[in-house]
Amino acid sequence: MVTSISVCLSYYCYFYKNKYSFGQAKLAKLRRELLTPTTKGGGGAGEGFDVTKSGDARVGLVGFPSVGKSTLLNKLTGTFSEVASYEFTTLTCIPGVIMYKGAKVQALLVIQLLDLPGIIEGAKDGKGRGRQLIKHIVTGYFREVTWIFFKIFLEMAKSNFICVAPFQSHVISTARTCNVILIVLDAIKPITHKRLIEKELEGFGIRLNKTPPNMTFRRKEKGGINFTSTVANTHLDLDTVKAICSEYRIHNADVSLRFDATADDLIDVIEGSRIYMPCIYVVNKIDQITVEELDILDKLPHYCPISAHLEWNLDGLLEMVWEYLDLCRLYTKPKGLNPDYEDPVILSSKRKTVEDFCNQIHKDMAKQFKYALVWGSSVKHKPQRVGKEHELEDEDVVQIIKKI
Ligand SMILES: Nc1nc2c(ncn2[C@@H]2O[C@H](COP(=O)(O)OP(=O)(O)OP(=O)(O)O)[C@@H](O)[C@H]2O)c(=O)[nH]1
Ligand SMILES: [K+]
Ligand SMILES: [Mg+2]
Repeated sequence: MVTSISVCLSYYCYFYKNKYSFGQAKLAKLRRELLTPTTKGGGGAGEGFDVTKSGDARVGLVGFPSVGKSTLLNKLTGTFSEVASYEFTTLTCIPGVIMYKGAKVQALLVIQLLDLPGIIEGAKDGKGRGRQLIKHIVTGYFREVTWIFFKIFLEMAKSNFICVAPFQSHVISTARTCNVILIVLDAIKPITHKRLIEKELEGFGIRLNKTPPNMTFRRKEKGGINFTSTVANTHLDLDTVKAICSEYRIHNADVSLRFDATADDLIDVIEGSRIYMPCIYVVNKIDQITVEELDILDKLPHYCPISAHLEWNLDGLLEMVWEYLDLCRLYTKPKGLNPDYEDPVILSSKRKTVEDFCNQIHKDMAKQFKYALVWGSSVKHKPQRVGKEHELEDEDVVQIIKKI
């Protein structure tokens, strides 16, 4: 009791001492603990949230109930996920496969966000799937229940009652395995939904359409906190940096910035395990809005207006997904034969070297590697002899010459 009061007091004092949001740092910490898988784990594969990763890349659909996620998934992949006008039709993670330009892209309905007051309201009146959903949350809840969950629940309750179904770490783990996130929005619903979803994903360490902060953070044995910057800083000064570090019990470190970083950027770097993910805002049901409204949407960066039901602009969406996935198709060419254009080797990593190509084909390929011959945009000559470090480009043709 006494300890809890003193903890409260010290937090209280802390809140007043520091410029950056206390709640944010605390929530970040709690959520990091949530991301660390528990040994027991909740819900087996039977529940439909642990979907095995397959194909060359993974796209995750995220959105509020009834924005048309299942309709979109069905149209893009030809799978069947029930579509209905009531909210929370889909309660599990449904996978499908998009075949596009020779690549197999797994599309997943990963997260559905819950608007708790809405559900409770609905359940009370026996509407939609409110009752089942609450049962779903409650069973999941007791399976993995720890103090952390309670604390997160309370933090979330304060922030608009938005949380992720069904409150389990593997749902978020799944979201973190995606190569691209599609945030599905309803054109006639408030734009605040977009911000709520972004906040939710950000809270779980997922950074959308961002590059990792250009700064270095190095812990050391002694010497205190050393803060340097190559640019003018409007957000951070030595005192703020020290305060944030002490929150993580770090008293000796070199922090050097190469851009105007915020407190959040520093927290991201200290915490690590952030995932930087491309994201497309898919605005569905554009059949319900005016041409003028559509014109505005069309100009916003990372937006893709569609009508899943009427199949409007699904090609445009696929093209955009392809671009954001940034995949590389490489055609193998066996000696003396034509390149195999039917079945490309697909690389999805940031770096796409000849070595990555070898590893993708066979685990021992890199060991037997002597040199490679490459035709395509990454080289000047046709073919050009290259080593393992050579960076390949989309649609290159590669022939591996092995050591004898
Ligand atoms: N007008 C219009 N309605 C659509 C469109 N796409 C989907 N809908 C309708 O929106 C409702 C919800 O669609 P679902 O695909 O079930 O939505 P969901 O996001 O999967 O919903 P939950 O699984 O309940 O979270 C259904 O009645 C669909 O027919 C569209 O492009 N235009
Ligand atoms: K629905
Ligand atoms: Mg659905």
